[in-house]
Amino acid sequence: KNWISFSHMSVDRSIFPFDSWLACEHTALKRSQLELNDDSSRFPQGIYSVRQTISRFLSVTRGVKCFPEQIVLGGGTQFLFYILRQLFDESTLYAMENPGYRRIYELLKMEQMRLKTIILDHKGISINLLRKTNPNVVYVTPSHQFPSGVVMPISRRIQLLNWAAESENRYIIEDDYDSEFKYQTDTIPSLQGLDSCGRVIYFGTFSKSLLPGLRLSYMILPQHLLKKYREKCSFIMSTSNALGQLTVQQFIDSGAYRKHIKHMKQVYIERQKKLIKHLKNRFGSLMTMHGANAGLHFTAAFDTRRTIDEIAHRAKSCKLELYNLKPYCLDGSYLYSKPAFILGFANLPLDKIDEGVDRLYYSIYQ
Ligand SMILES: Cc1ncc(COP(=O)(O)O)c(/C=N/[C@@H](CCC(=O)O)COc2ccccc2)c1O
Repeated sequence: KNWISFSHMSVDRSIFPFDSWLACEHTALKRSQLELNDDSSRFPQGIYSVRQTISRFLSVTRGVKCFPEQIVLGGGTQFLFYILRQLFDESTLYAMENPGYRRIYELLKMEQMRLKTIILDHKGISINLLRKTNPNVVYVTPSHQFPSGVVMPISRRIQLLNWAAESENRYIIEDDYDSEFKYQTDTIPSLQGLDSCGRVIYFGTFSKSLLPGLRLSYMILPQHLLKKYREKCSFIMSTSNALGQLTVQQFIDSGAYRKHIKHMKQVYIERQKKLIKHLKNRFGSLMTMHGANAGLHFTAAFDTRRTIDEIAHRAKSCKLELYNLKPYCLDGSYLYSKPAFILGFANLPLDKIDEGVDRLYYSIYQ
């Protein structure tokens, strides 16, 4: 039998519009000889017209307010974060959500940066613990907290912005990952759009909405950090290739991007609904779910005497690709009272949901 995947780390390529992507790439190749013939040394932040398109679409979709000059394109969130880190001195204290995005945590640890983690409450990062920790830079994922799935309500966003505005050397990194897919709730405006003191550094990526292999991400610097970036880092050449940038620009400007997101939302909402229905039928009160209001995954904890490792082993033996929350508990201590898993449905076709839930039941209870 074939593998069935609950992975949160993939999109369903079968619904990616390769034909219109190819047409956009063809147009980009034909139209942009100049940019393609340059090693990007003249535009380390990425091609200007591409940044214009991105700043326009972010203002419509996320209420982000920025000039193209403030955008830096790069080959992945981690790389952009690495550049940003150069703008702060060694004494900077960083704080991250726990559970949280391990790839940024590891980057800060590797560079021996001062780093604290802060646990969540039902509205996202805990404001009380944030005040106690008193960091200079706090990294948050408000749209759909990674990996717990909590959607940060407007009230907590305002509290966060007020905290940042209270003192000079405080910044919020808003990683707006997974912001394209909202279900029950309406789109909540970005922290960046609500920020009036230039304290929010906005991160975004095309990994989820287009293709992870594209490696095209962006960060938006407040004016004074842009100035520092230009003094210190603009010798570093762009790590995102011109053809990828120009194709994305064409894909957005032609309207294909908006159409694709709409189509993905329809497909994913239908899958999520069917998956949740089958899970509830099968597991009932043995299962507690969180974070299903948005994104391409949610989490589920199960009442069972089996350990996470036993469940992981059994899942593998019945060819079920299943990730648990242990690797995202950043300080090593498991934060949950029961075995908890990430249930992604981006790569889970409707006709595999039934069998997928059966294999999950086998892994945990049979
Ligand atoms: C919080 C957060 N922020 C940003 C990113 C994206 O980084 P970028 O691709 O470098 O721009 C991820 C990717 N998270 C990774 C999963 C988490 C993990 O690493 O274990 C990859 O996630 C997906 C990629 C494509 C399709 C669906 C999911 C992030 O989890």
